[in-house]
Amino acid sequence: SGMSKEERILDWVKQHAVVGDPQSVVDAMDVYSRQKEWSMHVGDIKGVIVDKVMEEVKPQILLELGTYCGYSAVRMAHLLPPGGHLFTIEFNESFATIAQQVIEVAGLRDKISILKGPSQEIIPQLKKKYEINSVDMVFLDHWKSRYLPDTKLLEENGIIRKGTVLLADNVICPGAPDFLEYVRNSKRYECTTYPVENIRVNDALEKAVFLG
Ligand SMILES: Nc1ncnc2c1ncn2CCOCCNC(=O)c1cc(-c2ccc(F)cc2)cc(O)c1O
Ligand SMILES: [Mg+2]
Repeated sequence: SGMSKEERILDWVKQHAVVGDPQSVVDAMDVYSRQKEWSMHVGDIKGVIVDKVMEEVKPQILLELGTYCGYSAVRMAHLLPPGGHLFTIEFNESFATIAQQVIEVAGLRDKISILKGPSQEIIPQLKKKYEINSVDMVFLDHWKSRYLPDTKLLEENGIIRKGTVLLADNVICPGAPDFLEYVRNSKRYECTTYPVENIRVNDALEKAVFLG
């Protein structure tokens, strides 16, 4: 038994972040990952690229696939324009419970909705059950083998529209080769790669703008 890594992360956030201050939550999680236990959140180096895309797109409706402990949800929701909302899909119940509490510490409960379940089940429900017409941006950060099938689901269900920006983490490590091949060779996407060389691993984020 004993605490899970994710519970230790939440405990650290409660002890080191300032309630209602999203940046202090992001900083606390980055410090924990660097100094105590590495964790698979997008982190501070790749996070700067996420921030840049958020500033460019200024999404009103943002969909995230893969919440984990809520690091990227807090980081992005903090940058949403007024009235903006983030829907984040998380398959793993214990991760979702941790993330909800991290989001509470950040004071962002009104800007973020965690949708619990597998993305392949939730995506087809987004229009009817969650009254989402279309989304302005999607951050893909869940199982890498789900990036391509879920992108196709988003297309087929009309969740993405002309100009919607897909931003995918980990396209090099752990890698999403089939997704990369699809968006880069499809005439329906305009792609940009953001490589990140840092101490631990080389990785990249891929931005794919849907052309409709
Ligand atoms: N169908 C679904 N619907 C919703 N939620 C879902 C879902 N399926 C899963 N989930 C839960 C989320 O799964 C976590 C996915 N993320 C990763 O696996 C990940 C791994 C590494 C990593 C690991 C080890 C290394 F050595 C080097 C890098 C780095 C990252 O940046 C990552 O993002
Ligand atoms: Mg990731």
